[in-house]
Amino acid sequence: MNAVPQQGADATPGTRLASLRQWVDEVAALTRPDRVVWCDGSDAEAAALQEAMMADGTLLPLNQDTHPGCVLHRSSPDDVARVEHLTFVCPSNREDAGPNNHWMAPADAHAKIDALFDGCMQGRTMYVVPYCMGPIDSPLARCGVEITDSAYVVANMRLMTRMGVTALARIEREGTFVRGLHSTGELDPERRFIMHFPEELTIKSYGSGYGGNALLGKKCHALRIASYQARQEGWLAEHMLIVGIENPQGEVHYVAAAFPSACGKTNLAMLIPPESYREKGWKVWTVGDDICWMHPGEDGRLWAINPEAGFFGVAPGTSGKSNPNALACIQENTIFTNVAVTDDGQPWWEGLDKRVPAEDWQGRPYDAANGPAAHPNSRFTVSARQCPTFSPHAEDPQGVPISAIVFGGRRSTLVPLVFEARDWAHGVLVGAAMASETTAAATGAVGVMRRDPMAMKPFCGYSFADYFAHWLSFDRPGAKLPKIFHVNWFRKDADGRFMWPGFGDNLRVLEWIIGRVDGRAAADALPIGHVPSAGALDVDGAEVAPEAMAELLSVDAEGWAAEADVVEAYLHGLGVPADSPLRRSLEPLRA
Ligand SMILES: Nc1nc2c(ncn2[C@@H]2O[C@H](COP(=O)(O)OP(=O)(O)OP(=O)(O)O)[C@@H](O)[C@H]2O)c(=O)[nH]1
Ligand SMILES: O=C([O-])CC(=O)C(=O)O
Ligand SMILES: [Mn+2]
Repeated sequence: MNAVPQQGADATPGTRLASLRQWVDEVAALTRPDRVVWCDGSDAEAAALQEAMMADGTLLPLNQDTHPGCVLHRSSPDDVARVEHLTFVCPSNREDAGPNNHWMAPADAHAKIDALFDGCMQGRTMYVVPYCMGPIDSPLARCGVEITDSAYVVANMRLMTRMGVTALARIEREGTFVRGLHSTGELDPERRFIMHFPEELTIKSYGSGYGGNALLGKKCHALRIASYQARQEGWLAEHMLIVGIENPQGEVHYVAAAFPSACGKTNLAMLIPPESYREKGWKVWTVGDDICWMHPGEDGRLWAINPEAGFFGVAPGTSGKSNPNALACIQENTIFTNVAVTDDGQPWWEGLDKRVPAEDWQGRPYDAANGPAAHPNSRFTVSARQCPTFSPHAEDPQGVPISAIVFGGRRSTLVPLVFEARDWAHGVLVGAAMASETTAAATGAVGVMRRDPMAMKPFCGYSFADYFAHWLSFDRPGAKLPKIFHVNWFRKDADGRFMWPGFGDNLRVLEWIIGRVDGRAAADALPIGHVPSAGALDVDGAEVAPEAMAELLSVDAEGWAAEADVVEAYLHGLGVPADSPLRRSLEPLRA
């Protein structure tokens, strides 16, 4: 390893912060690793770790001529996605977790999971990983320390966060940090839990090596714990991409958008404008593709940072046509997880190109009878700095000002391509009423409609009723809040085909959205909100027939009245009071 290498479990002077040292000692006493390694985040450390993982088969080589620095990891076949039924949020009071979370009393939860941690690192190395979520010099950033026995997790954390000595220095300065304890355990689905203790700023995760379960800086810290902190401190931690849209006049508007897992955040964050837009001078700048922390600034606007430093993106469907930027990012220094491999050792997945892979994601000779070659939730991990459209402002300590918030989901019927909320409270309702057909990002059936408020159903660290009230509280004197919109790229025709071309063409919708922000774009006021007037959306050159376009923007009043009843019942079930502005915002749909 690096300069201060492996130390005995009984001698861990890795920090001068007593509270951190003491916690590391306690964890070591519980888990009994052979060695404790304090990660410094250096290139030398990463190289040594990678070499060790190559030697023990945790990582497999890929074609270094076509993909320099890229590696492949094959997970255990039943450890390929987040496990929401095993994920718990454990504040002292059950009501604080809300009906949207699985809850366990904190003492019971600790007892249950500590029993699994007891001695679990014998024969293993325990890595101590200090990390910072957000630009290292940003007042909006927050730090954590993940203790893990997985070198694969360390390698991923290094790409996804600011990890190592600089983060440790900030933690020592601030004295506070989120504690995350992780062990892959036996990778036994029967012995697997992801537990959150928001009041203690603590996460414990056992039995999974998969991204959202094991890279604790991501969903566990940056969403579940951070959303809880954000409510206390007056900001928002959201499952949103952040993208800068530069118009031909050179003005950049930043848009934050929440779509559920595997519903297009990475794609929108890295959008490449259609040819005609590029010629006119439109540009798109990527700030973040999954998580957004927004704080009200002194000027009343919401300022956002991307707490992550990398992308943990869905591989299938990523191609030179759908997302050339993502494809460009992942040509080098990328960790691929559960993708297939071609006969010359290149990573491959469904939707990439017409080649036929040699081996599937489990390393078996490819046979179509075994299902997709790449796992549908196979992923790439890569530093954001490799993105050709990475925004020059992505690491600004104060963040970027948000002009519009966009909600969306996979809705094959009813929901039009785009509409604008009437006001902030209505916009919060639009987010609260979000629903989507499920994807492979979580275990369970795919294609089932489920309510997923603000794409936070699996990630909100407290009760949804309190969360919506927190959102509503931003509408106060002096606030210059973004306008709120809803989009649906996934409407299908009678033959089950997507009606909207999507991907790069989504810029046409963003242009209208920004036009609304600037007071330039035309809209018709309908009970669901403001819908683009005929001709207000520029579809010149898009592959969409005029009849399809009319259908995409049509509003089925009866269908929406029925939707209003479903949403009303859903909000009631979450404990949203009958006199809440949210429930009042539903009324126009019934008129
Ligand atoms: N039809 C259609 N499919 C899209 C569009 N944008 C993305 N997709 C597909 O949706 C899937 C997931 O897209 P991503 O951008 O990776 O989703 P994500 O929201 O970043 O997912 P997470 O990382 O799980 O949070 C891929 O198969 C994409 O090809 C679109 O505009 N239209
Ligand atoms: O959390 C994960 O593992 C991947 C992800 O971005 C999501 O599912 O939204
Ligand atoms: Mn996500």
